[in-house]
Amino acid sequence: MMELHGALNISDLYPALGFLDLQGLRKRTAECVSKLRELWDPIVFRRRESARGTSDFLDVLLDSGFSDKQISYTFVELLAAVSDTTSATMEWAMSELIANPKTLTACRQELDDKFPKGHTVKESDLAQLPYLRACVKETLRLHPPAPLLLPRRAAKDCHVMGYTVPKDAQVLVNVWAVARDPRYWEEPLRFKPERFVEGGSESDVDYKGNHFEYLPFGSGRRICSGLPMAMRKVQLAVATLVHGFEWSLPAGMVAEDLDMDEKYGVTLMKLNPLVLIPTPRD
Ligand code: HEM
Repeated sequence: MMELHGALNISDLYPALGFLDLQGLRKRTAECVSKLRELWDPIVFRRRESARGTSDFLDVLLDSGFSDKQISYTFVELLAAVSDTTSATMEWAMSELIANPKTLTACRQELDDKFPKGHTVKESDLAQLPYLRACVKETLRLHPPAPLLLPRRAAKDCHVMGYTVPKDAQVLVNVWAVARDPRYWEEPLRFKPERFVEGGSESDVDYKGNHFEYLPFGSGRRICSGLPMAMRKVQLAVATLVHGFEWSLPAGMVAEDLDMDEKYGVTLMKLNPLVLIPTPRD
């Protein structure tokens, strides 16, 4: 479904042809959505029928009066928003750590200094891991999973930096390019988590939409509503992978062979998936 969302769509260039669905994108997306709905519609239906206390997100939606259809489409949205963004960030983070062995060592050292081997890293441990958090931040700078955010539409004619943006024009914000702009970043193409730790050149820059040179989650009213959960999930996963395992590349490969090529699409995925061999550390 994400590939269909990101496909080059002729109707974006010639909106008048949109109703023809020339590439069959709308039809194929509808097929994906109906397959997804087959998965969770019965669960929603059963939950509505059963007695329940408010305990999870579905209960909250049901108790708040949402219809089955509204709930189902909310889940489609959420699945699209959650899955590729978080998995792409984890894959890019591990790729950067493997490509930068000294950074991986420093990240692991921080974990080893705080926790014994065999310790299962918990969410509450993350506060003690500033370097690991900086590694995830730096990953999101170089590889923002939504490089053009979500499209905006100009509500009225406006003038920005000498350009006229006509009313109703679709506007894309290239946060990928901004986060690599040498006017705002020292050594912009280097994976350098140190920039984000205390005393680093960009230690005061955060991802909450206030620093326009760094907007991996967007900004303003439509900023990613899953931001706190996304950061916790990704940090926890990377911490667990780094603390629990030694990682090696498949036979014959060295860190320098690892490519950082990107694949065109709505989510910024690696062109060639990362393949690593884990060895448990204890
Ligand atoms: C590293 C992981 C993630 C990244 C980088 C990310 C990034 C983004 C970005 C850039 C947007 C568009 C914001 C804009 O255009 O200003 C967005 C929207 C959204 N995200 Fe995330 N996201 C991530 C994970 C998640 C998760 C885990 C959830 C849900 C739990 C989520 C839920 C949403 C929703 C619902 C929207 C639409 C918000 C709206 O239009 O009002 N995201 N996300």
